[in-house]
Amino acid sequence: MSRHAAAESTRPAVTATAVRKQYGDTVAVRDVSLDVRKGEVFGLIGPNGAGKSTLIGLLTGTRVPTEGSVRVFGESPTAVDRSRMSVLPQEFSPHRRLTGRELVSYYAGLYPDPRPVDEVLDRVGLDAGDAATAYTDLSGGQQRRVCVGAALVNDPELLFLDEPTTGIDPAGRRDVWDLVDSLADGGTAVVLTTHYMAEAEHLADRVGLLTDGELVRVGPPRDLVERFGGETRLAVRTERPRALDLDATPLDGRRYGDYEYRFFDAGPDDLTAMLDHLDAADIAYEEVSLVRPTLEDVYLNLASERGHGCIASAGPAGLAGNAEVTR
Ligand SMILES: Nc1ncnc2c1ncn2[C@@H]1O[C@H](COP(=O)(O)OP(=O)(O)OP(=O)(O)O)[C@@H](O)[C@H]1O
Repeated sequence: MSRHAAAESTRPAVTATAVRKQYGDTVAVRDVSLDVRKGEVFGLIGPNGAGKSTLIGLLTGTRVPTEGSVRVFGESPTAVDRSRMSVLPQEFSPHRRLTGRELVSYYAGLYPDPRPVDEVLDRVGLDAGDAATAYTDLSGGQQRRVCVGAALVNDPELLFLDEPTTGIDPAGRRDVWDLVDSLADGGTAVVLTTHYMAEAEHLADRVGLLTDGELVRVGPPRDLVERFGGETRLAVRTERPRALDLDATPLDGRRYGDYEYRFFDAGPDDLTAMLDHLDAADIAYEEVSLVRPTLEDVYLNLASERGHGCIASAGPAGLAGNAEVTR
């Protein structure tokens, strides 16, 4: 059975029903309902201040909902056996003079039947040297790996990771992805927050987009991209500034900066037509590519709809895409 099928066939590890959290006049989470099943990775994404950490707090029992209810394995989150659940908070600052190994051992000592410390260190990619180094002398990425290790040591059935890969280099991030994948394959339910859309797209079986405390989109990343990502675009980067006359191109488009142009709702025929046009007009280009929408487009479209202008105006993503032609 696939991981997704397994996730669908079991009862939820965590359920939120119409949960609301208010701090004074600020509504941080409004009427959120969701469930996450065994073996499922649920990715929470949204702008800063959208309410992701507050929602994690509500799901784990460190915050009390103003309205609504949360159940973890059918119980109140505070009543659940702590061996079954683990949380890596966004701000987690363990004792800085202890080594990675000592810290993971310390957390192992809190549980009756922890994972072997060496196995945990190995799984988070800390070698013997790193494990013997004081936490304060590790790099930010290595520190985060120690923290992920501490969160895994009780072999939880339900794992919350609040921005697990922030500060980790791209190779280290891949290691954490592999780890999360293997945990979910083994049946762990994982809820994670991230600002990396590629991370959500890679890891999550379902993604929830939170904005202004509201869960406005939920679904498998591919479905969300198909429904809300917009059209495939043709992207052109010219060698010289403002080299394209948009009135003369075979498609309607826009210029971004001096070198980049985007043409919307484009297909392979348009790519050919554009290449012909560039050659006929003798316009030198660095790149012409068809760019399929990604989860980032879903996010940016939503942010722009909701008036989070600073995010939406971050400009076009890079030209990397499919059907790329470079010269
Ligand atoms: N303890 C608190 N008291 C008052 N307001 C709070 C408290 N915690 C969070 N808030 C407010 O609730 C809203 C949601 O904050 P939250 O930290 O949950 O967002 P987030 O999506 O996790 O943000 P980020 O991506 O920046 O971590 C924000 O407006 C924040 O200022």
